[in-house]
Amino acid sequence: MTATLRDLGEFELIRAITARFARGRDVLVGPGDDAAVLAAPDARVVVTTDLLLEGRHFRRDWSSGLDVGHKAAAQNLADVAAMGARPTGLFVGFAAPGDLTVDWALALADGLAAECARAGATVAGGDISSADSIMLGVTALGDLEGRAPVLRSGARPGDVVVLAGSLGRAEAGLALLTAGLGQGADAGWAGLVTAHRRPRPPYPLGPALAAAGAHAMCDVSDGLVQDLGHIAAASGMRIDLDLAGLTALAGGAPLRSAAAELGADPLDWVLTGGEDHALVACLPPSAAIPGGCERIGLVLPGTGVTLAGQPTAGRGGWNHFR
Ligand SMILES: Nc1ncnc2c1ncn2[C@@H]1O[C@H](COP(=O)(O)OP(=O)(O)OP(=O)(O)O)[C@@H](O)[C@H]1O
Ligand SMILES: Cc1ncc(C[n+]2csc(CCOP(=O)(O)O)c2C)c(N)n1
Ligand SMILES: [Mg+2]
Ligand SMILES: [Mg+2]
Ligand SMILES: [Mg+2]
Repeated sequence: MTATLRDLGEFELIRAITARFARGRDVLVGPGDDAAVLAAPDARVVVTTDLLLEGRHFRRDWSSGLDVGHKAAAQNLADVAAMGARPTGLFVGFAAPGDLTVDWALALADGLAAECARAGATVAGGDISSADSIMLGVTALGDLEGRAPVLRSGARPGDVVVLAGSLGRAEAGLALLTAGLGQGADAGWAGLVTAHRRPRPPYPLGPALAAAGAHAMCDVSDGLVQDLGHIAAASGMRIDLDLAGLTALAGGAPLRSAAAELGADPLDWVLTGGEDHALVACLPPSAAIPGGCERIGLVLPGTGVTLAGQPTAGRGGWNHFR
């Protein structure tokens, strides 16, 4: 076959790769969700893994070792929370060039430790190698504490889509850095740059949304429309986003002024920006919406993600090969 990864795209590649793996008898939830659930010993443990690469996910001239540690932990701990689990432990594979300063490597460890502490977890192991650029492979575990895992496939018609955490801010910060306007930015824009460097997922709201009866949930790593598209596809549903609510999210002063400066649309950042690691969940209409969450849409029969009933085609999200 002469097709390339770019031809296939990230998500078709995942589908093709995982189709080759047998579903082990101990695997209750396998590839396809934010984290896996294994039956042994007691179906309480969720496991997830993500890579963080220099040049692809962060740049050393834009982020400190401390920032990268926070981000590497947050990216994984958010997937644990998105299953409705409480994060417990992190395992960190770390490869770096030999001329990296010890200070940078130890700041990275401090960032990992600090972000784990935010989530109530710790680093429990890892591995080290050398490489031409910095690479992190982080695995996180979590405890479902007796709750059922909240999958991407459980959304039902009439469910209310709720958001916990921020959207579009990390993307705006990245755009500011890319335009050379990120370093030494004033208070509002500095917050956006910090969102790119150190996303702050609302970890406790993962278990809270599970306890509230969430039918489906994921974190937003690649963009709201794309990630809700995974829930819509896995559930066989359509998700309709509320234009007024999302426009209000895009209307915050820092997002608006950064977008005006860069000639960007802040609503685009909210709909397609990745890496804030907010949680989005589909709750039955009778459920009490936990504090800190806001309603942003509705689950309906059909397919795909719409905005006020209109198609979102063209508003994609991050895809590693596109
Ligand atoms: N190389 C792979 N082998 C096996 N399973 C994979 C592979 N890559 C991804 N998966 C699985 O595919 C599913 C989707 O992965 P994806 O990385 O898109 O989700 P995510 O980690 O929630 O998002 P992100 O990586 O953008 O933060 C997960 O269940 C993951 O375990
Ligand atoms: C230097 C630099 N350039 C671009 C980006 C943007 N970016 C990279 S990966 C990703 C999606 C989530 O990754 P994954 O799917 O691997 O979890 C996004 C939005 C960045 N963070 N740093
Ligand atoms: Mg995820
Ligand atoms: Mg992943
Ligand atoms: Mg991704």
